[in-house]
Amino acid sequence: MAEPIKRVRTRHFQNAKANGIKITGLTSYDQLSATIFDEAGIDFLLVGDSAGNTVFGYDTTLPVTIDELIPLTRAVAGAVKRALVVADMPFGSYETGADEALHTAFRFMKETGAHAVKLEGGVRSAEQIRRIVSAGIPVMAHIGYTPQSEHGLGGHVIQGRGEGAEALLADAHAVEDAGAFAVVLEMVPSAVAAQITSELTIPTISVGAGPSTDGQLLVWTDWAGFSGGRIPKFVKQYADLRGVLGDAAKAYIADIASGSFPAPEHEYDA
Ligand SMILES: Nc1nc(=O)c2c([nH]1)NC[C@@H]1CN(c3ccc(C(=O)N[C@@H](CCC(=O)O)C(=O)O)cc3)CN21
Ligand SMILES: CC(C)C(=O)C(=O)O
Ligand SMILES: [Mg+2]
Repeated sequence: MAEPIKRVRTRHFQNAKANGIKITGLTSYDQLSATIFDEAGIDFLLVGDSAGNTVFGYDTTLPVTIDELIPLTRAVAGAVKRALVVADMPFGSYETGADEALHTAFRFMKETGAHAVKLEGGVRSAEQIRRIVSAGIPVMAHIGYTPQSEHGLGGHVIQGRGEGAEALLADAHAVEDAGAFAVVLEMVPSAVAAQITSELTIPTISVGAGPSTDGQLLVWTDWAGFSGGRIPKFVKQYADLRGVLGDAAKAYIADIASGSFPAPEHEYDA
């Protein structure tokens, strides 16, 4: 997206697609990382319910609550000057209907300063998206592999393969028709993502959906080599924060043991 934009708005997402300029996104859960990514020129920051994995140490995103995400989202929204901040609506906060979904969206908009909300599901979430959009709140949709339905989907399964492509296309059109300003495609074959991208007028954002979408998004702790354990195949690691911080901790421990920290320059005179 063009650098001179003062503050990224949903119309810039639309312009980027029209002009073939890629949209860039990362997750963020705190003000320090948000400031760094914003100053680097990232277009949007998602305060994902992936905080369940990355911040809180849960095995899945299912236990994450609105009350856990609100302070994280407030920290990110308060830190950025340019990036558009998207609040991820957690499992159990929108599925029962459009009223519940709008109520949750209001909480995020009023209590955090986020600029948009995100929720999972295509056809099944279309009424929720429509209602939130009708209240003036931009919605980022999320289809394909939807982590909040991990157990219903039977694990981390690629969506839209073979016969599944038709249902995925129906989901994509449903969220566009409902008024979403963009749609995340997670773990979808690249060719299907390319077809969806060409059929839709709203931008598509890939998380493991290949290079042909209008934008890309990754979980920042995976991307920076900060997450432990198994990293999804679709992630490219751009740094080795675990290595850097582990080495720093070992050096600190050794310096304290040897007496070389604190040194005179770290001390106060009487
Ligand atoms: N740290 C983190 N990164 C993510 O990308 C992420 C989250 N958390 N939490 C919410 C969802 C869950 N997602 C995930 C989680 C695991 C796989 C994974 O392990 N994929 C394997 C193949 C499937 C399997 O064998 O389980 C892979 O190698 O890509 C993929 C996406 C994506 N999101
Ligand atoms: C993986 C992205 C799309 C997400 O929903 C999250 O970080 O919670
Ligand atoms: Mg999420």
